[in-house]
Amino acid sequence: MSKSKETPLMKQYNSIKARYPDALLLFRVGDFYETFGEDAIKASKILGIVLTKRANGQASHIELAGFPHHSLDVYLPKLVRSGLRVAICDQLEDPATAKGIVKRGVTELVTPGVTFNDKVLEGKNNNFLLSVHQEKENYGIVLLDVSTGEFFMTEGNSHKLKQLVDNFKPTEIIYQRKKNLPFEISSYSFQLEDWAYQFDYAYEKLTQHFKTNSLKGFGVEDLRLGIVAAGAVFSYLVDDTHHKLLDHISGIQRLPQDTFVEMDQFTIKNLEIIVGANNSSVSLLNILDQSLTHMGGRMIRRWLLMPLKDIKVINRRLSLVRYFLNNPKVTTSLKEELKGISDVERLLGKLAGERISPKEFGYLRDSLVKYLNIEQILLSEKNIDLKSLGEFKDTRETINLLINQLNEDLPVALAKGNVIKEGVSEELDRLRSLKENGKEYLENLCLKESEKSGIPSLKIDFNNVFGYYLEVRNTHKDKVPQEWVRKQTLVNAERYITEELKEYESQILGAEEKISVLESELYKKLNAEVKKSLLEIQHNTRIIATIDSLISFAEVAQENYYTQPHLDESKTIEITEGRHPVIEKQLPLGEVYVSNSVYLDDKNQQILMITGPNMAGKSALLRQTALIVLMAQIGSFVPAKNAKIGIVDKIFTRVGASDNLSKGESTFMVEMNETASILNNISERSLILLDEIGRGTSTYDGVSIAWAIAEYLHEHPTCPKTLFATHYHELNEMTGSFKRIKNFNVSIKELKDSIVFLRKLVAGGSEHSFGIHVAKLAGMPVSLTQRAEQILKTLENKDVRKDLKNRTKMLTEENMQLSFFQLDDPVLENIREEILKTDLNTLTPIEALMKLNHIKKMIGG
Ligand SMILES: Nc1ncnc2c1ncn2[C@@H]1O[C@H](COP(=O)(O)OP(=O)(O)OP(=O)(O)O)[C@@H](O)[C@H]1O
Repeated sequence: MSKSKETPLMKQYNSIKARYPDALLLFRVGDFYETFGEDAIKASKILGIVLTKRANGQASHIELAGFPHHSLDVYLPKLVRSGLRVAICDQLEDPATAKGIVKRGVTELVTPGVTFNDKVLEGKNNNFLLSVHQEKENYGIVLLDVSTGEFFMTEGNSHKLKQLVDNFKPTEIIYQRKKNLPFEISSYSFQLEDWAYQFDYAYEKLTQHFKTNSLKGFGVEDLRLGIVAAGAVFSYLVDDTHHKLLDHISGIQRLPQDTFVEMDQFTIKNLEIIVGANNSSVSLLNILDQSLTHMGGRMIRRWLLMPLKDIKVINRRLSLVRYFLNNPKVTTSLKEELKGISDVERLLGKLAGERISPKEFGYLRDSLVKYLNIEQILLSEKNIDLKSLGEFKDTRETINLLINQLNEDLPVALAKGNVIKEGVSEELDRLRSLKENGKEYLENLCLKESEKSGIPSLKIDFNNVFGYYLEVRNTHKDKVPQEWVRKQTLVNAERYITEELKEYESQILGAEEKISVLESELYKKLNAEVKKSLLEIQHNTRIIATIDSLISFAEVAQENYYTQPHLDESKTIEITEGRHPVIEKQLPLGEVYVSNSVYLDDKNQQILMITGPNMAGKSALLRQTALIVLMAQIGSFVPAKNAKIGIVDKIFTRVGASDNLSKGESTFMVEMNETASILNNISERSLILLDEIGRGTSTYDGVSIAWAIAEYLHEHPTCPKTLFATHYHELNEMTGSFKRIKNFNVSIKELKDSIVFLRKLVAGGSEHSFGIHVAKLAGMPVSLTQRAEQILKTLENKDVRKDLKNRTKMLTEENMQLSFFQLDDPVLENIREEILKTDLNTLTPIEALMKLNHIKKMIGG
């Protein structure tokens, strides 16, 4: 298609689209946003809107799909959520006055990581954009939530980068073109040109933005790579996505390498901190978050991902939780206020970008009034603990401005009018009264004309075509005075205008237009005024979010009988009667969670070797220990009678490969890889949970590896505290030679034909696994479990390790003698083959059960 055949509109479209090849372009035409070509095909699929074709010049056609401009809020989130960048191209001049084709340009580029849209954002979750800058093995990393203005910077190796990506789950990652990330990511990503990654450029961009001479005040001056990554973010926001008004990004917080407890993705998943098993919502976050504001919700989530190591800071939080628990009256009145607070952080983002709607401005005003009330409540309490919250900054002037200038009830759109209060501007008041009185005048004029002309049913009305008019029903047509000008004839009536009518009309309409112009000017001015207090409001908002989070902890503690943990610098963890905070809430009615005590230190009891039958509660015990430590280190009370926690700096958990098989991700290799990464990173304050490590391979391999790992941890100079759950009773032998390994088991009571789970952790090893018993519970056929018992007896008969060959031989002979099978010859032959080809040296108990099940199927069972 030659360019000359393009219509002028399509020519304009193509030139704009050429600048945004990676984005879906929403092209404003009149009252519609249109998409063309490939974009239209995509949009129609995602949005379920009709795809049509329109002429594109003389010879060709192009696909077209569009929606009314006022539905942008409905459709935009759907496009962004489906992982698209969306460029919004608006009309930059009034079509009514434009000469030739209307000027158009992209006013905003919305991407998964750069959006202010409430429908794309999740209230209690940050929406992070992550920017990376790599030099050799080092990475500068920044995380920015552009909707709230939170901005974090750090540096580290690829391990650190992976950890941040895993923990904060950014919705978008940006990095330099021609470079690769060191691992696969599932987030949306975008690559920027090389020039955006220069230190001097970045430094200047940042100091310009923060209006400072240096970055020293933020404590990030030495993070050269981090600064480059941050510069790239600003370049992306300002130049690529057209977000120039970013005053709400008011500072950078350094994410120090070693301030927070290190937890990898597997640990966060395995401990079900944010998301429950099988993606259910019952997670630790779910239990702990009873916050009343979105800011509080986001804070608790962040705290959970970044537990503290500084006892002073933890104790400050704990004292406040205790205060809120002990002062229910104060807490109740604070909660009353918190309930009415909107998402101020995000409202400030909109205020900075001058995109806050009148209704939202009203929410900001009402929230700030609540801030004042909260400040008053706290001031009237002379408690020393409350001091640690910090002092509120004075924003009274701004609040008064909002109260005095904005009407009580506010519309969603400024164009609807009635936003600015009476008394703010004399001119506005004058125009409003003209508009109101003018209307009254017209009503009177209608009455006067009716009397004068003797037309009783004379009506005055308005339409967009010819403005105000008088309407006369046909029966009175003959009474119409000569000077009236007829404008329209309807079936039953005629419409007229008069000179006087037109004169007042122009005054009224003029007033309306002037009102709207003046009101937007005043609104803009108000926006600019309030923006001056942005930093103060942000400061106060952090206090509010902290109060909300800690009250939430107090409420949860009260509801679930949690106690205040004691933290110290020792290397001992002593939990008395601890419980699992999530499982205890999910037990069937009538069942009570059995509490357990755990003691670990680096001198005498470093590794607990925990055995016990399947389903006894080993995993629950391991996880509850880590969760109690984690809760304590975020400043929450804990589900235990008493907890003394020597600060932990890393929590590692690994679960034997077969536990993950259903997710299709786990091989023995993965299990070993992950365990290796633990062993290479341990510290003297690490807490390690190993749940059936080694079971992804044959019994002998498994026992040997598990044994070697336990031995390695025991001999390691850091003596990391470890809970080791295993089915291999052989490991109970270790305690003889390794003095800091202690045997425990989760007890059961054996009845004649069954067992009862007591769920109590007791000292000593356990005898056997009861796997067959669990198979019975699971409803395996009786003949199968009977046979499994027989096999087990044979295998256990003597020391298997010494003459295994004989045992298996015995087993196969035994099997062939089974008279009760009464098989046809070919079936018998197949079974014989099946058994003979089985290598019992590598068969795990579960595989043995599966094999039996298979054999049972062969005989039609
Ligand atoms: N202390 C407890 N009090 C009450 N119920 C418990 C307790 N511990 C565990 N349970 C219940 O028992 C179930 C099984 O526990 P868990 O998964 O910890 O067993 P396990 O010993 O690790 O089993 P397996 O070896 O098969 O993985 C849990 O889902 C929970 O419902």
